[in-house]
Amino acid sequence: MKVAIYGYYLSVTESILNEILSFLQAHNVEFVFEKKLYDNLSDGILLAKNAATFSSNKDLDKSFDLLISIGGDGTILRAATFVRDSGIPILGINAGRLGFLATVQKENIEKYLTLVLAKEYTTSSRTILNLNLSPKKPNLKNLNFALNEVTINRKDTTSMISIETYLNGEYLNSYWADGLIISTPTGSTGYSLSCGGPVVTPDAKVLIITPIAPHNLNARPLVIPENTEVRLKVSGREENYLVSLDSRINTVSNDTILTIKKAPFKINMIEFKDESFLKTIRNKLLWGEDKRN
Ligand SMILES: NC(=O)c1ccc[n+]([C@@H]2O[C@H](COP(=O)([O-])OP(=O)(O)OC[C@H]3O[C@@H](n4cnc5c(N)ncnc54)[C@H](O)[C@@H]3O)[C@@H](O)[C@H]2O)c1
Ligand SMILES: Nc1ncnc2c1ncn2[C@@H]1O[C@H](COP(=O)(O)OP(=O)(O)OP(=O)(O)O)[C@@H](O)[C@H]1O
Repeated sequence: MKVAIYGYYLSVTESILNEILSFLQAHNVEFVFEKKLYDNLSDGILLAKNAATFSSNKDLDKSFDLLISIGGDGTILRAATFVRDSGIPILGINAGRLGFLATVQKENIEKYLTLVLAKEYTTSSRTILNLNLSPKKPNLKNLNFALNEVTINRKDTTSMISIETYLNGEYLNSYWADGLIISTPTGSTGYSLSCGGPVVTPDAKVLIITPIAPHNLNARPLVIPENTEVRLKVSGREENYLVSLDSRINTVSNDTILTIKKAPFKINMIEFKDESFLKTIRNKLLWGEDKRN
């Protein structure tokens, strides 16, 4: 078995890295580090010495069985940019706070890595969004996809923006708002949820359009089929606005047309029988905290 290892915040990653590496080495699993992480590791991580490294998605070929992401949800979103359309499943080990997407808690590393070696897991294929800009923006070319959501936000102003929205070419609405979120089912429990969007199970074949603080009082989150093409045109007092893909932000000018569509690939997340999505909602969104349950 061959495993790619990724972490973004060094101290968070190192707090559990020795335990993970000891397990992998004891079971003869080959591990390869993301290069920036590897270069910054402290001397205390002895097992990492002389390990191989990868620098981009191009280095992760079919010989890899999985990528271990060490951190919280933000780290998984970054990990997705290494995996891209390779199909290599991501195992999230939560050394952060909420870790909604990171199924393995740091207290249970050995238990779940044992299940991984025994192949006692399933993969949950997550819908991904693609963003196209017209006119094109060269620095977006390689990272024009999102696992959680594409978000439009006002920039350098307190004024609202107007977001003219078309679904499969048909006019829907012009949202007068701080912004607009086009979310995948995975992203439904992220930013969209905070703006009143519905929670959607990861396997649902839908996208969600959620306005951010709309001043149209009757504008509500809208659930649409996942194969809908969403086209947006933004106007406002400033010449530019922000577009984010998960945690990656870009400045875009008002004359740009944005087209958001389901990507032709999915990202696979490793899941275990006893750490299901429904259990995660109860535990991490605290649905299970109702005293009457
Ligand atoms: N007001 C908000 O709720 C808000 C604002 C901006 C971004 N976000 C979310 O943060 C993500 C970027 O992450 P970051 O680490 O750079 O930002 P961050 O540091 O602000 O953390 C965002 C929080 O959202 C949680 N989160 C992220 N994705 C989630 C998901 N799919 N389900 C449940 N919880 C999730 C994380 O655990 C974290 O606690 C965005 O994709 C967006 O979904 C939320
Ligand atoms: N700038 C930072 N420097 C050092 N550590 C950080 C920084 N930002 C976050 N961390 C730590 O790293 C952990 C994981 O961060 P990450 O971005 O992966 O997750 P997150 O999106 O904050 O979500 P979660 O709520 O799941 O932790 C955080 O919980 C925090 O302890």
